[in-house]
This record gives sequence, C-alpha cells and structure tokens, in this order.
Amino acid sequence: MQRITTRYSSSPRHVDGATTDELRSQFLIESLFAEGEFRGSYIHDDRMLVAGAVPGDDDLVPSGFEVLGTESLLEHREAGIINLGGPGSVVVDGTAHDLDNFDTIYVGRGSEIAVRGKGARFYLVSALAHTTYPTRVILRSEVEPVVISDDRGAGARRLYRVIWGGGEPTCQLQMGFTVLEPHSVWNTLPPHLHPRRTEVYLYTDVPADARVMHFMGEPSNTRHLVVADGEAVIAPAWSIHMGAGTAPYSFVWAMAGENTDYGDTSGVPVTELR
Ligand SMILES: O=C[C@H](O)[C@@H](O)CC(=O)C(=O)O
Repeated sequence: MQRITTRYSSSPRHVDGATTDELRSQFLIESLFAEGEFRGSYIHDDRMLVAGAVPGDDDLVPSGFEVLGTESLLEHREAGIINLGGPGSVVVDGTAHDLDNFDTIYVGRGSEIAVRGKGARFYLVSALAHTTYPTRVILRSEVEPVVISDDRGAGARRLYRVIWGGGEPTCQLQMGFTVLEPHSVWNTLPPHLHPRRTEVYLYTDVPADARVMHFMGEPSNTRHLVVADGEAVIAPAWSIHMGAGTAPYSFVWAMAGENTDYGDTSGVPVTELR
C-alpha cells in the first residue's frame, strides 16, 4: 500500500446507500502495522494523521509523508505515540524514551522522531499545532483510570485519559485508551457526538478470531463496520462511535478539533438510535 493514504472529508449523506466496501474505504483504516514500515492515513477531517510505526532490527524513521508538504513530520504538528506492543523506545531529537505496553509519549511541534525496538508496535496520532509544548512520557502506571461500572455487566471499562488537556498542555490533540473489563463488550455506552471534534478509534488486543462491531453514523441513521485487531475507524463530528466485541478488547481513542474540553460532547440516549 501507499505509505500515507488520504481520507477526504465526508458528509452524513455519504452513508446513504453506501455499500459495505464503500463504507469501509471511507471510514475504516486497515493495514496500519507492518514491521519496518511507517504506514498511515492523512485524514482531512481536522487534518488528523494516524500511523503505525513498527521497528525491525534498525531504527525506523518516519518517511513517505510527502502529502504533508513539509520537510519533517512534525514541522507544524504535535503527536501522541503509544506503544501497543513489547518494550521499545521513541527517539526524540536524539534522546531515547523507553515505552512499555500502553505507555505514551507526547511530542511537541518541531521535533524529529524515530522508533526503536523489535517487538514494539507504535501507534501515532498527530494534529496541527500552533505552538510547541514540552515533550513528555506518560506511563500507563501513572494514569488513574476513570472506572465506568455497569451493573448489568455489558459495558464496564476503564478509561485512561493520557493527553487530554486536563493536566499538561496540548494544542488540540487528545488521546487515551479504554480497556474493557472481563465479560463486558460495549464501549462508549451511552454513545455521543463531538460536534466540534473528529475522533479516531484504533482497536487493539482483539483476538485473531474475534471482531468488534463498530457502530457509526448519525444517531438517526446508523451503520456498522466489522473491525479486526489493529484497525482504526474515523468518526467525523456527525458520527456516533460505539462498539461491541465478540471477545475482550481495548482501543485507543484520539481527537482533534476546536477545543480540548474533554466533556464537550453531545450524549445520545440509546433509545433514540435508529
Ligand atoms: O469522548 C470520549 C471518547 O469517545 C472515548 O474516551 C470514550 C470511551 O473511551 C468510552 O466511553 O469507552
């Protein structure tokens, strides 16, 4: 595949009459992770860039981002990079930062990056940045999760807010991950919209023989996508984003847009979905 593909913006009408393949090619991002490669999608909604970076024996330096028209990946951008694999490191301007599973680094605008460590699997999300905020590592063990319980047992999960504007600064990128509790299947219940942001979900730790049924679309006009491990779904501002897995799973969520107010959402009762 081309290393950075382009995803143009879409309208809510885009889903009307769309075939399964049309829906998938517009909203699902497959094949992000391949050893020795930097692969991703340049999403015109809020100019988000998502990519997989999987080091082999050598350091992997991002390339193939000519679509941005910049000399370096983060010339005008900030990024969050989370490790979804074994131990590895992200090298920022020559300094290596070690990241274990679900550890994240925020990299401020203007830095040069590389990833290191065979067995690591990095997922990068980037948004345009108006200034340079300090690069910092956020270890999974340092993040106090929001515990969402569900007495009926279907949607209990832990939500880890990692880059979210509630602590250290970020220009517009917000990022974190959510882990389903055993025997729970539903994420993002009840669903919501972010009228002022775009969100991307990257499903991870999905067993090879399992899938997540991800629901999208306007609340009154929903569709579903069948999503495998390591695949991402784009949720434009008009789309709900929720899913149920056939086995335990986690997902990385990331947003960019008008503000960094995590609570700036419009909830939708499930009883109103169509
Ligand atoms: O606005 C928030 C994002 O959609 C996610 O943080 C929601 C989520 O992880 C969940 O409820 O499971």
